[in-house]
Order: sequence, then C-alpha cells, then structure tokens
Amino acid sequence: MKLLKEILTDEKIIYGNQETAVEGITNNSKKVEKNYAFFAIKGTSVDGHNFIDEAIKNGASVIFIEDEKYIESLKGKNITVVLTDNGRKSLALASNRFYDNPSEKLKVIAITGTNGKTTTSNLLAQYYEMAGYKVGVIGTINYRVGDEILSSGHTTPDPVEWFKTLKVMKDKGADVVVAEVSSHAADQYRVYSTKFHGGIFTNLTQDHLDYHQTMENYFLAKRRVFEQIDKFNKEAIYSINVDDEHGRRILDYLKNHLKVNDDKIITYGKTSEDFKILDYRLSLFETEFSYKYKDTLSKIKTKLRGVFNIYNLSATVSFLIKDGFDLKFLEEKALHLKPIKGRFEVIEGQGFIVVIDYAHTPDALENILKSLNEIKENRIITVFGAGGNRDKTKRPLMGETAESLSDVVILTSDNPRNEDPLSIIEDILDGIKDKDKVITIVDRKQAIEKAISLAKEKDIILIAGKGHENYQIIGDKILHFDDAEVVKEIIDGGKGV
Ligand SMILES: CC(=O)N[C@H]1[C@@H](OP(=O)(O)OP(=O)(O)OC[C@H]2O[C@@H](n3ccc(=O)[nH]c3=O)[C@H](O)[C@@H]2O)O[C@H](CO)[C@@H](O)[C@@H]1O[C@H](C)C(=O)N[C@@H](C)C(=O)N[C@H](CCC(=O)O)C(=O)O
Ligand SMILES: Nc1ncnc2c1ncn2[C@@H]1O[C@H](COP(=O)(O)OP(=O)(O)OP(=O)(O)O)[C@@H](O)[C@H]1O
Ligand SMILES: N[C@H](CCC[C@H](N)C(=O)O)C(=O)O
Ligand SMILES: [Mg+2]
Repeated sequence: MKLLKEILTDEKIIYGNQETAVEGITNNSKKVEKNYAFFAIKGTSVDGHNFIDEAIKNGASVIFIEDEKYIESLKGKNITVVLTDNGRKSLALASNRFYDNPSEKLKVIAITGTNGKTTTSNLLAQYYEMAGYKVGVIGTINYRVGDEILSSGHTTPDPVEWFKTLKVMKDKGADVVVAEVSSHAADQYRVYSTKFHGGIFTNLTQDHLDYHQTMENYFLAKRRVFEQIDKFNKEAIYSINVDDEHGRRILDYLKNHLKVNDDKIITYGKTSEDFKILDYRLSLFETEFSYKYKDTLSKIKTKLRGVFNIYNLSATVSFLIKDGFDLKFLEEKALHLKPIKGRFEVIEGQGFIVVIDYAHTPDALENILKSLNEIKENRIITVFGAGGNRDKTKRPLMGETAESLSDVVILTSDNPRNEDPLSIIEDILDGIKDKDKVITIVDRKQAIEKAISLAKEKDIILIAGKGHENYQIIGDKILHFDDAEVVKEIIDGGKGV
C-alpha cells in the first residue's frame, strides 16, 4: 500500500487529498480493485475516460484524468481526482514509485531497433550469465529471470507490468535486466522514468507504419528511447550501429543534442572506427568474423548463423566492452553462445535443410535470404505470409524480396488475425512479377508440407515470419502452431542443429 502523495509527481489534485490510500494502480478499468488508482488515458482505439464509472464501481479511490471536461461530473463523488497533462507519463512515474524505483537497484539495458532486439538482448543475457550475474530478460519471447519464466505478452509491457516485473526481478536477486524497448513502448511512455544503465540501437527499416504512419515518426519514436535514457541517467552507456543511416542520426543526436560524452558511446559496423567489422565466413553451422577494436585485430567464432547475427553479436560485444568486460573473455565465450529459438534455426531433413526464421519485415527477409544465398548449394524455397491487422505496406515489399532471392515462393498465412488470409496473400502478390514462381496455399501446415515434398538434394527451405511462436492467430482464435514442430513431424526424425 502507498499513499497518493508517494506516487504523485507534479500532477494537480482537484478533489480529495494526498493522504488517500492506494492499494494498486492500473489504466484498465476491468482490473480495478478496492482502493486502486485508475488512470484514464486517451488511447489509440478508445478513450479511457469512458470507463471512469466502471473503475469507480470496481472500487477506485483515486482517478487520474487527462481531460478537464470530466472534472464537473466527478464532483461530490467522494473520490480523489487528479488532473495530469499526460496520463501516460503520470502512469509510468506513479508505477515506478509504487514499485519502489526498482531500476535504481538494477542494471537495466534497453535494446531498440526494428530487427535484432530479441537476439541481441538474449546474447547480452547469456554473456552476463556466463560472467556470474543473475539476469532478467523482458522481450518478445517472454519475461524471465534466470530460468524462471514470469509471464509473456507485449514485447515491452505496459508501465504497471514493466515496473512490477522489474521489482519482482530485483526481489528474486537479479543484477541485470536486458529489455527490448519497442517503438510503441517509447511512443506510449511505457518505460518512462526508468533509470537505464545503457542503450543499444540495432537498425531501423520499414515496419509498423500502420501505427507510426511515416518512417520519420517511427524514427522519432526510436529516438525517444535515447532521450528517455539520457533524461534519467547522464552516465548511461550506448552502443550504436553506424552502418545504418538512422544509427548515424542517433549518434549525432546523442553527441550534439544530448551532449553525451564520447567515452560513453561505442559504435559498431563495417564503417565504425570503434568496433569495426572486417571479413566474415558463413556456413549453415557456424560463423566466423574478424574485427578491429583499437589496436586489436582479432576474430570471433560462434554457432550463431547469418550476417545479421554478426551485427547482433557486434552490438553485444561492443556494449560489453563499454561495460568493462575483457575482450578475451568475450571472444572465448562467443563459442558457447546458444542460438536463439526461431532465429536462423536449422533442421536437417533427408538431404535438404530447413531454416526457421522470425523474419517478418522486408529487411529481415532480405537479410536472411542474402545469407542463405551466400551459403546455398542448390535452390531456395521460401514459405511465408504476413501478419494481419499490421502494416500492410510491407507486404508487397516482402513479396518482391522473396521473389528476387528465392527459386520457389510458397505464399501462406502468418497470423491473419481479423483479416481475410487470401487478401493478405494478394497484397504480397502485388510485389511479385513472375507469378509462375509462386504457389499459394493458405493453410500453413499444408504449405510447409508442399515445400518439403518439392525439396531436392541440397535445397534449403526457408520458413519465415513466425520463428519461436507456438501459436497461430486466426480471427480471434489462438491455435497451437509451431513451425519447427510441424517440420519435424513431417520429416520424422529430422534433427535440429
Ligand atoms: C497500438 C498499441 O500499442 N496499443 C496498445 C495500447 O493501447 P492504448 O494505450 O492506445 O489503449 P486503448 O486500447 O486505445 O485504450 C485506451 C485506454 O482505455 C483503457 N480501457 C479500455 C477498455 C476497457 O474496458 N477499460 C479500460 O480502462 C485501456 O486500458 C487504455 O488505457 O495499450 C494497451 C494496454 O496496455 C495495449 O493492449 C494495446 O496493445 C495492442 C492490443 C497491440 O496490439 N499492440 C502491439 C501493436 C504492440 O504494442 N506491439 C509492440 C511492438 C512489437 C514489436 O515489433 O516488437 C510491443 O511492444 O509489443
Ligand atoms: N541485426 C539484424 N539486422 C537485420 N535483420 C535482423 C537482425 N537481427 C535479426 N534479424 C532478422 O529479424 C528477425 C527477428 O529477429 P529478432 O527477434 O531478434 O528481432 P526483434 O527486433 O526482436 O523483432 P520484434 O520487433 O518482432 O520483437 C530474425 O529472425 C532475422 O530474420
Ligand atoms: N512484434 C511483431 C511481431 C510480428 C510477428 C508476425 N508473426 C506477425 O504476427 O505479424 C508485431 O506484433 O508486429
Ligand atoms: Mg523481439
């Protein structure tokens, strides 16, 4: 329990007083219990102010409002009413206080960018674990501390769950928390007021334009992650991919606008002067790359596969160098890093190879396919779809990429959600010129079966888009579906490598 005054920042109390007891906080009227503070937020689909009555009925003792027009109707209701000019910020600030400022006692690291967040955060987690730390991970796959899975949901949870999860992780003995911060989260202040130990920028390419509308807005949302890190910790450290034009803009912003000292920043990439990626050698089973750091010219060997993972590993290693790790330790332990579920996951078939990968953006699809083209000995058969109720403009771009970098394309369903699966496929087909290369099979399992039946000696089948997901969302139903499981069932005895 807290008193209202303990969770307030500079919001204005309209009715009631700051001694009001607060047993819990939420922005969801359905979750309100006795003596909760309810935050009414104007959302992207509905206005939370419409649920004030429900929150009161459920026992709210305090209502935070953003809209002054509700002041009058709340008069004389024996409820403490607080006015804020930004409900989302207030919710984050209050959640942080309610859960006793957990990030003050943890090393919380934010990873942001369109692709590579889950991978990079898991690589960081593995390194910290190998160095003896207890680590929490918050991201797309789940929220876990050590080996204990706490829950799962959005890539970045809402503020109440975010700060609560940090507190639970701290109470369970975590020293470090690595967290993916999505652009939605930055835009909606889900992690506002967290004291981050540092931040990593992986890349920015097209995705989520249904939400951000333009690439520039999308970029500004990502930039906000760095603004927020700097605002609450002037000592934070940063690792930035400067091969990416948006990475260079973030770097410029950190140095010239936020005035972050050079010694707090490390860059990585082929064009970097800090952690410079030189040559590399790819195979289906391991990767080796050389790099230059200061006067050291050296090599890293890992079981992770694909050029994009050289970037994710470089992001990780460069960040850890800034965090004081020994380079030799990082090199040696790279061999022990485990690949991440559903990211360039390889399953051996009878003579052919199946690769399962979470590529669900045009850039990710291009990257995985380019790496496969560097490795291939025969054809590439690509099976994929696109998520429903998500950015439609990426669909034809994914079609174009798949066509140009594969020999056969099998279009199928990803998570169609509330859209017609066939019309999603039509959108992808719009980007494909040579329709003869394409087979359309709406049912994902049948599409995978077809790919396997077509596979010849040394072919590679890429099954993209769902990676680790063990479900398929069709309409409002969530059905069990797991690409790797389906493949193993079909090729009976096919083993993962
Ligand atoms: C676009 C988006 O991010 N929406 C999320 C956001 O919605 P919102 O804040 O705009 O809220 P809203 O649904 O308009 O409702 C407004 C307010 O009314 C309240 N309400 C609503 C109904 C009710 O009965 N009672 C009530 O109090 C809501 O709690 C909310 O505070 O906050 C909601 C509550 O936390 C989320 O459930 C919702 O996720 C939607 C369903 C979603 O699909 N989000 C995805 C796109 C997302 O967040 N993805 C990112 C990126 C993924 C990645 O690329 O890695 C992620 O971090 O997962
Ligand atoms: N550094 C990278 N650059 C480009 N593509 C990448 C990179 N890392 C991963 N990918 C591609 O993106 C896919 C998803 O990777 P990952 O899950 O690490 O990204 P993410 O940023 O967490 O994605 P999400 O936004 O869905 O959480 C991979 O399966 C791969 O195809
Ligand atoms: N975090 C991403 C995941 C997309 C995964 C893909 N399988 C889909 O359902 O579109 C999103 O919500 O846009
Ligand atoms: Mg992720």
